[in-house]
Amino acid sequence: MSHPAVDNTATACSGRAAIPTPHGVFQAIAFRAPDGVEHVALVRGEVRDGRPVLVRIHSECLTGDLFDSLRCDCGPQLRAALATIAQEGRGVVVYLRGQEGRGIGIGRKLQAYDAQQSLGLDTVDANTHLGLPVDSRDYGVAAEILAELGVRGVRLLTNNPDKQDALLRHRIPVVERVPLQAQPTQHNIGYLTAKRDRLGHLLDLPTTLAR
Ligand SMILES: Nc1nc2c(ncn2[C@@H]2O[C@H](COP(=O)(O)OP(=O)(O)OP(=O)(O)O)[C@@H](O)[C@H]2O)c(=O)[nH]1
Ligand SMILES: [Zn+2]
Repeated sequence: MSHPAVDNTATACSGRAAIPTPHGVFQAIAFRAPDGVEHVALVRGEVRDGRPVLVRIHSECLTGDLFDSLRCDCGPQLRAALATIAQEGRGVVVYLRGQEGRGIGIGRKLQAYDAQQSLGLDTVDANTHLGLPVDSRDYGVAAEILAELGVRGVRLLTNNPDKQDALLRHRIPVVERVPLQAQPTQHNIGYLTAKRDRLGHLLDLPTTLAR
């Protein structure tokens, strides 16, 4: 039996299905990138009509997204993005796999966590201590996925201005940044503070935490 030729030079759809979630039904669309990594877009409503679309570009965080680790804000951000898109009735979450630990992978991220705990380093210095880049993420594949979905303007759910700039560099018009702030807790306040002070994230944080 002959199989259709696979184009390994472009990011292309590799499967799709409707997925019921606590936030209603999303179309889950997998995209295989030229490097073989498969990413997933969760799509709600009509996003090809040219009107700006609410978009979350979410970097994989196994510990936060799946295990509900309290060290970071990834899990609550992902779930808040799905809830906001569901409320609006229209939007896209692009879930980028292979971006674990801002690009260093799960094993090294755990090494970085251990360095943070044992040496008192923040999230930036822990990566540097291990001889690793602070943030090696590239958003080209997210831009390709949005283009494939027919998204022509984006209202980006993020606190990270670099992410906004990166999409613009990849010719995806970001017409608005929509803040996506999780509840600060005793577990994540150190991480959130480092994101604000060292990485330039636009976060409004309390000086003391409510008990
Ligand atoms: N290396 C490292 N990566 C981390 C750490 N905590 C979370 N991450 C990773 O950081 C990535 C998410 O990036 P963040 O900086 O939290 O947020 P962002 O995506 O840049 O910005 P937002 O759009 O506002 O969420 C995920 O891939 C996480 O696995 C850490 O302490 N060290
Ligand atoms: Zn996380």
